[in-house]
Amino acid sequence: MTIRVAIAGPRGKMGSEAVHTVMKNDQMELVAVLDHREIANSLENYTEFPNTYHVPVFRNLEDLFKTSKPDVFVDLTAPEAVYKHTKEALENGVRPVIGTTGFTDDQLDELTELSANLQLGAIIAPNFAIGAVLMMKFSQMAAAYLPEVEIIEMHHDRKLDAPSGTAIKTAQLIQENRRSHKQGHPNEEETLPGARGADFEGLRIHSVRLPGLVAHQQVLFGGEGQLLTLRHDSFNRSSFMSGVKFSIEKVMQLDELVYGLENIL
Ligand SMILES: NC(=O)C1=CN([C@@H]2O[C@H](COP(=O)(O)OP(=O)(O)OC[C@H]3O[C@@H](n4cnc5c(N)ncnc54)[C@H](OP(=O)(O)O)[C@@H]3O)[C@@H](O)[C@H]2O)C=CC1
Ligand SMILES: O=C(O)C1=N[C@H](C(=O)O)C[C@H](O)C1
Repeated sequence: MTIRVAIAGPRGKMGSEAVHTVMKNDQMELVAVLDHREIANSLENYTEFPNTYHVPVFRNLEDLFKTSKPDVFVDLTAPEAVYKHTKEALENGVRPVIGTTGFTDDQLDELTELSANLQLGAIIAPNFAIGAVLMMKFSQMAAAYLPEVEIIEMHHDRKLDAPSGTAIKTAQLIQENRRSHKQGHPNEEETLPGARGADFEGLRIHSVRLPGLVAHQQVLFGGEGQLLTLRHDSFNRSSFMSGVKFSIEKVMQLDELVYGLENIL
């Protein structure tokens, strides 16, 4: 069976890779894209996609769903848009595969409930790279033995959300094996606000934003006379594409929302 796929954010760094990934796949058909700017009515007229086939471009998601009838909706846009897009996809009977980060806990809870009520599969993956998923799982394991942890995530300077979705998911997984407690000296003081990073149940998350970076994370576990460092680097966006392909296939078999690829790999 061919999976009919729609992609939101086709001009973006991730969206453009995803367009090529779907177009190259014999088991998938790119039936539409969503853009919020008026560029062209067909993807083949975008400068990013010369010599491709006709794919209609929509600026309204309801119209896209009604006209193109995709099975799966892939979102690679921006934190401010993604919750509404995901909800609309589910309400229109289309299975979301979401790479965009920046959901609040309440939004995740609401979408999980909606997906369960509709018995319609959905995947929200803070990171599609298998190496990053392994780093998160290994961090969860290590936290049972080394509960003093800090996360340093490093990204390109065009990133809108901080901390990254991956850092938040890593902290959530670590918390399944770590008692909440304040780390560092009990009397420590920040002489410059923010010096100790974001506080997640006493675990600190530091966000670095610099040109030249893509997506990198270190998880540091301190122990008596020792330090364990788990590190993952994405050097380009193709590192995420096998996870995108896997998710598009997998979501067709799901009847609930899955948050994080570690639950289905
Ligand atoms: N899960 C994962 O493995 C990964 C997730 N990401 C996440 O994916 C998202 C996109 O990242 P990236 O590709 O680097 O970002 P880019 O800024 O390169 O791309 C985002 C694209 O979405 C477009 N866009 C913004 N808002 C809308 C909207 N409402 N409707 C349609 N299109 C819209 C933007 O257009 P314009 O620029 O004209 O505003 C842009 O073309 C981010 O949230 C990022 O964190 C990134 C890498 C891996
Ligand atoms: O914005 C990015 O680039 C990335 N976003 C995701 C995140 O917030 O974790 C995944 C990856 O780190 C790249």
